[in-house]
Amino acid sequence: MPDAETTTAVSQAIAAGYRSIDTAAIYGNEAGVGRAIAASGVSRSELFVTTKLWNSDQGYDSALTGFDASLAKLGLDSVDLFLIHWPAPENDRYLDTWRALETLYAEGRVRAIGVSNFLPDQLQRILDLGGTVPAVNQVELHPALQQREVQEFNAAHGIITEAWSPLAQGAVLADPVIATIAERVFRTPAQVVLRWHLQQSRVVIPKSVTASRIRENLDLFSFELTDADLTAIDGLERDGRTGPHPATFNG
Ligand SMILES: NC(=O)C1=CN([C@@H]2O[C@H](COP(=O)(O)OP(=O)(O)OC[C@H]3O[C@@H](n4cnc5c(N)ncnc54)[C@H](OP(=O)(O)O)[C@@H]3O)[C@@H](O)[C@H]2O)C=CC1
Ligand SMILES: O=C(O)C(=O)[C@@H](O)[C@H](O)C(=O)CO
Repeated sequence: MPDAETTTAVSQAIAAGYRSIDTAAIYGNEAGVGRAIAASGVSRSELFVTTKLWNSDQGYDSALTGFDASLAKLGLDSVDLFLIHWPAPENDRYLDTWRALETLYAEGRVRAIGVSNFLPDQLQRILDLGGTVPAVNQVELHPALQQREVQEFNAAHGIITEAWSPLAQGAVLADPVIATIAERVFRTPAQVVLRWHLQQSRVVIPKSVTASRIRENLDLFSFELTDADLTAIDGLERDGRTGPHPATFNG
């Protein structure tokens, strides 16, 4: 989402009742998020702001510098969740980077630290450091790519699974299985997919710049899917990755 568009969309989202905002240094829109927060009139303590460290800033010292730059753009003095955006295995700097995030956590400049796009073996290397367990692993996850092995590993270690592209960028919304459930429960396909995530205990971060969709994507708490609905959507797995693969993406 471009910076200029971000201020409007985040302002609409906060007004609609959203309290969680996901951004990243690489998106170039932290300043737009900051402007929306400053203008919102909502107290900072009610908001949950996540940002992410880009791959080129990995390493102990550069992660600390990257964090300072993000904070300055956001106009905040702390964030609620700070993530390593990708493992970037070729650079192999995520263990030093994790130590920097632990420093920020110890200093109280971040309320929680986590990772994004980490595979189980990459996460295991962080766990083997014996320090802070990542609070969150944010990964691509939607009906066409369910990442069951990653979800199981996260759960086994008390790590929350957060789904990026939770709607597969819209690609799953015309699926007949989802459309049929949506018709039956009098909701939209996007609401059905988001509800599927929530009923399976995942955090979701749907993106929209469209005011009506921003509201729609939050209106998830007055209906429920049945176990049969959840199973039917589970059946849509087709290894349908849309983004890069964490084993090979180095940014
Ligand atoms: N950690 C990581 O590596 C990554 C993290 N992310 C994070 O995840 C967020 C969401 O992922 P994203 O890739 O944007 O994908 P989403 O699955 O959230 O899909 C966004 C797309 O779906 C459309 N859309 C949203 N709501 C609806 C609706 N109710 N009905 C129909 N269409 C809808 C949007 O259109 P429109 O905006 O025009 O309304 C947009 O085209 C990002 O904003 C980012 O914060 C994303 C990619 C990678
Ligand atoms: O959108 C994200 O969060 C991503 O990680 C990537 O799509 C990222 O923006 C990118 O690959 C830029 O080169």
